[in-house]
Amino acid sequence: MRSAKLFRYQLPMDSGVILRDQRLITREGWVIELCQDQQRAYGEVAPLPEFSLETATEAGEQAQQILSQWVAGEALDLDAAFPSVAFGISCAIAELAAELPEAGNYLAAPLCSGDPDDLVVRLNQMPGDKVAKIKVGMYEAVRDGIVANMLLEAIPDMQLRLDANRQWTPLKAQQFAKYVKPEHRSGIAFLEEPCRLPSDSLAFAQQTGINIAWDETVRDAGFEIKAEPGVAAIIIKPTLIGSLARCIALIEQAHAAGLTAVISSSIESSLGLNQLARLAQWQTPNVIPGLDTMQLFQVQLIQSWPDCELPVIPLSELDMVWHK
Ligand SMILES: O=C(O)CCC(=O)C1=CC=C[C@@H](O)[C@@H]1C(=O)O
Ligand SMILES: [Mg+2]
Repeated sequence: MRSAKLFRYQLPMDSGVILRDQRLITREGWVIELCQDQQRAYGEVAPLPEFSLETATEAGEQAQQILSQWVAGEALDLDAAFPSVAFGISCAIAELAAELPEAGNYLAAPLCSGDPDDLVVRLNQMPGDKVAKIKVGMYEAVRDGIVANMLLEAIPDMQLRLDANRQWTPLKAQQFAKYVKPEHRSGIAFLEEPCRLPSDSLAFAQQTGINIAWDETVRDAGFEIKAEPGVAAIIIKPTLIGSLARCIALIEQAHAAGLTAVISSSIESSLGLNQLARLAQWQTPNVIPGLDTMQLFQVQLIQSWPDCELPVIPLSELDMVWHK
């Protein structure tokens, strides 16, 4: 016996969360509940505005169709579904089948988009490998270079991840690199997407010796994973990629090409973020995932994130919009 429910959520965000050109005031999405033989499992469907091609409404409608098929015991074609829907439904199905192991990797690379002094304090308190992530490309490229160089000098055993989100022209990327001393460049684990064009990012990596990672490029039509000089990693944001099976296939291809695969958030609620931490521990066990995004919310959903003090909204407070 199978049944399914769909709940809608709207969560208030911390002030000042900017996605590309838009302020994200509330995070909208869906919680799916699957029930089979007295077992219950959950998944989150949450297209990210400015990143996902589908809207929350479209994702909710498609989720209902696919959940109806699941209840009827029909075969599902998750490869044809919106990525956010495929990811949420495949997670819930994996939960039901106890395929997604419980243990999660909750070690976050602290994310800094403001004061680098804060980051030095957090890193000095961090056990084990010191990994941090800074958003660059928002202010002057020269300032970014000075900050990165300062951090690499202050904490020599640190592995720094940087994310430019394709903000730099090749010239600006060079201005950044100029301020990072050559002897510190290997402390940069990777710089995500320095330039608008992937070919410019690749040339930058090869000219400067600063490794890059693909994030946006992974979602470009025709993208293929291959070993290339200067490319260290690919960033996998499952809500933007698709089903668990599709994410795992990408991770396996990355590993076969000698690349690091980093599971990263698309600003899911604490419910989806916990599943991402478990996927990370399962499929990329020695890599710190990019999941330091709970701080962007004002509340948590259903399940809390370790050490997060924000209030938790229970399932009983959400509106159930559909069931079968
Ligand atoms: O990758 C991480 O460490 C955290 C997630 C993260 O940085 C992002 C998630 C979703 C959208 C973006 O604003 C942003 C990114 O720039 O990659
Ligand atoms: Mg990015």
